[in-house]
Amino acid sequence: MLVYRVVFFNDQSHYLLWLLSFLCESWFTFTWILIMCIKWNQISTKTYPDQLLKRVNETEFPAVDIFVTTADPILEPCIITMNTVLSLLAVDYNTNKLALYLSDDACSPLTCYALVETTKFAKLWVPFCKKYNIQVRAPFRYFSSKSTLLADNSLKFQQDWKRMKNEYCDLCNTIELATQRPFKCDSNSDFAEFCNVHRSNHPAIIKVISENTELPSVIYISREKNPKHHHHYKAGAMNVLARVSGVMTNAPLMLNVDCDMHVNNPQVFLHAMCMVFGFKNDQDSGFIQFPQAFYDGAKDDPFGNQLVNYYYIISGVAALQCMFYTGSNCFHRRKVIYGSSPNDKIKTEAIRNEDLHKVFGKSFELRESAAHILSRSNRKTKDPKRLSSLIEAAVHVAGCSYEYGTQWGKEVGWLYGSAAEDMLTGISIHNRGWRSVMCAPDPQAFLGCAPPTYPSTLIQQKRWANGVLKIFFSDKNPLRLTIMGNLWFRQALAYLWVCLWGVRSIPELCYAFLPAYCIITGSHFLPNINEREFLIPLGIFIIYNSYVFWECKRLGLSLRMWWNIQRMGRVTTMTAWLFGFLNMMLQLIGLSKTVFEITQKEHKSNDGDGDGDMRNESDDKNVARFTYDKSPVIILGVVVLLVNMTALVNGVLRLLKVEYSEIWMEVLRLGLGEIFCSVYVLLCFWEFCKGLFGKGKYGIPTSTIWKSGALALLIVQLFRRSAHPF
Ligand SMILES: O=c1ccn([C@@H]2O[C@H](COP(=O)(O)OP(=O)(O)O[C@H]3O[C@H](CO)[C@@H](O)[C@H](O)[C@H]3O)[C@@H](O)[C@H]2O)c(=O)[nH]1
Ligand SMILES: [Mn+2]
Repeated sequence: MLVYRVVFFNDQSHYLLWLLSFLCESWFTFTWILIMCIKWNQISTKTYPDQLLKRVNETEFPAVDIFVTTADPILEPCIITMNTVLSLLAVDYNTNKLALYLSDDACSPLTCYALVETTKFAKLWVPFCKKYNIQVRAPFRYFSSKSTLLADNSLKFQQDWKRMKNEYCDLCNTIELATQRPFKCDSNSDFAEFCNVHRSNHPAIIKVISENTELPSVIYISREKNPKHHHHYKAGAMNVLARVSGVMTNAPLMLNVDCDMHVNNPQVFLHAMCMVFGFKNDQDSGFIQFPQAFYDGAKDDPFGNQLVNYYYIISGVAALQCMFYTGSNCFHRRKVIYGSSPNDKIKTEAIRNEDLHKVFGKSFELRESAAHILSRSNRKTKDPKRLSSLIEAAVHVAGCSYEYGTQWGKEVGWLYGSAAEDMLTGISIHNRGWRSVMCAPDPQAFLGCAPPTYPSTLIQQKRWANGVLKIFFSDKNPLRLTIMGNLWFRQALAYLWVCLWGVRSIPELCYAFLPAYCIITGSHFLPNINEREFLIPLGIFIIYNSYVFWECKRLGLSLRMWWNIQRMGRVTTMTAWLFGFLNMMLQLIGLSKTVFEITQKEHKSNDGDGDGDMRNESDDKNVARFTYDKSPVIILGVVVLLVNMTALVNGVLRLLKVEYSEIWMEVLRLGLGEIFCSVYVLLCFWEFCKGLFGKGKYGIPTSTIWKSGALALLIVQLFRRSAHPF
């Protein structure tokens, strides 16, 4: 296609049109090359926990600190977070080696209270799961499928099951009730710390909810917040978790999950250990990432947010040994997060105190524990202290000014500056020479909540496009890192592909306008059907689509899903990614700041009669329907749609004017390729088309329609003018 553009450049009357097509297609080619580089070799690693247990004594397994983050009790319903906590407490692993830290950025007494109640329930739930070897240990998932009761028909099991179910319902009710009541402030209660605090202005609150029991320790953390100090969203929360756990339990491994990502495979820790013990060198498994997968997503992925189609990309990235860190479901080595490099000499002597001071900050306890992690020399650990005696030290490191003059967020911990803190942190780890692995056991290790509505998908995609582009413009630019640092060239290309998501919106947008422009002005940007060159775009279209379809087929996806993924690929790029891109431009000139808008999570309450899997068809349809809010993100999408509609109407009117025998000639004059492209765009944006006429939340808000209409009119006029300038 590019050669065709160059060869026929001189024959064109519309140089600019030709040039624009050429530029767009060059960008698509570039993206395609990047994708090919990623997908060229693919790898999937299989782990065998049984084999591991034969070879390695369980006493050698390292301790793991588990981090769960939550930030908004409304967007992230408490019960979802609590289910995540329960599923984590119940994993198959020595409980003495586990500690669970819940970070609550909303500083909500409700979350803290729910955690206390959940821990009580866990004392029943965890033994139940282990006794009957329950597979899904998040109660809301477990009780929502009917088959579970039949799993074991012994009387004892049936009794236990009923009891457990009742207890769980009680827990749900308790939490639900507490949600409805405003928090009563009582200076004598267990939650006195929460009296009169504001979520963005309060001291650190750290509570040890449970320790030294048959359960893993459970710790609640709400870091100090102060409007004068930037809190760096999730990255900031993760760093506090890293420090507080460093002071308290200091496990060499840490697992981090989002509040909605419950454990779906209770053996996940053992699978992770296969990766820890399966390599001779720690360097090869700097971190261990489990894929992000979702439960209960709408059928056939109508919003294109279930990420199933990234499978081949992920397998390719895994083969490049730089499996991306995707923010959740990841086991990190503490020493890696602490900024070390694989070939740092193992320091036998004590690391110099001043050095640690500059890196990790003032806390004596933290420096001591960090030295322990980084040196691995002083084997003998002091007797573990009671966690509750360490609260003072923990509160110190959870303070909002603690990080000043340290390396936190710069070289140590989760890095600041991008809304995609995961990618940023990941690339810096790879740049230090660590490699990472993907582990995808069957059944899936973790399952989360895909954005349940279209607007929440937009928010998420906008953040991603913006966050990764930020990396491109930072000192962690992949090309820079491959020249100056340790990133391999192909790893850099893989990161480059992600970083440039947002940029793609511009050529895609141009390309979506091109057919409309051509139809309206009677020009052409594609060869006509009676020219031999027509085979080039036709061939590309057919080969590309069949290839993607074949990929989907291999993953067992339906035809419908293939189409949805294709369609939403275009729509997301031209709407959410465009805004991510534009926002980045504003950030570059200093008019906007990095923000992390939280994705909404939905709890489908089906705790009633366990018939959650019996959703009827009309419900399914409504779940898949597009809803709209006033956000301006979709304006340009609507404009693309309207302009192409105008063009098509224009074309049809012209066809109606000519004689029947001349119709084919007229079609050729309009250009079959252009008509086809325009129809294709229309099909991609078909949901928007429905939205124009939809009612209530299913309709695009009138103000958005007006704005888009005006813009579309302007564009059509511009098109006309440019064709007949005088
Ligand atoms: O100020 C904040 C904002 C978010 N979070 C937590 O961060 C997690 C992820 O947020 P979510 O809104 O679910 O974002 P997603 O788009 O679903 O998340 C993906 O993308 C993010 C980067 O953009 C990563 O951080 C996530 O791990 C990854 O799952 C949640 O547990 C939040 O509670 C905080 O703790 N503090
Ligand atoms: Mn999420």
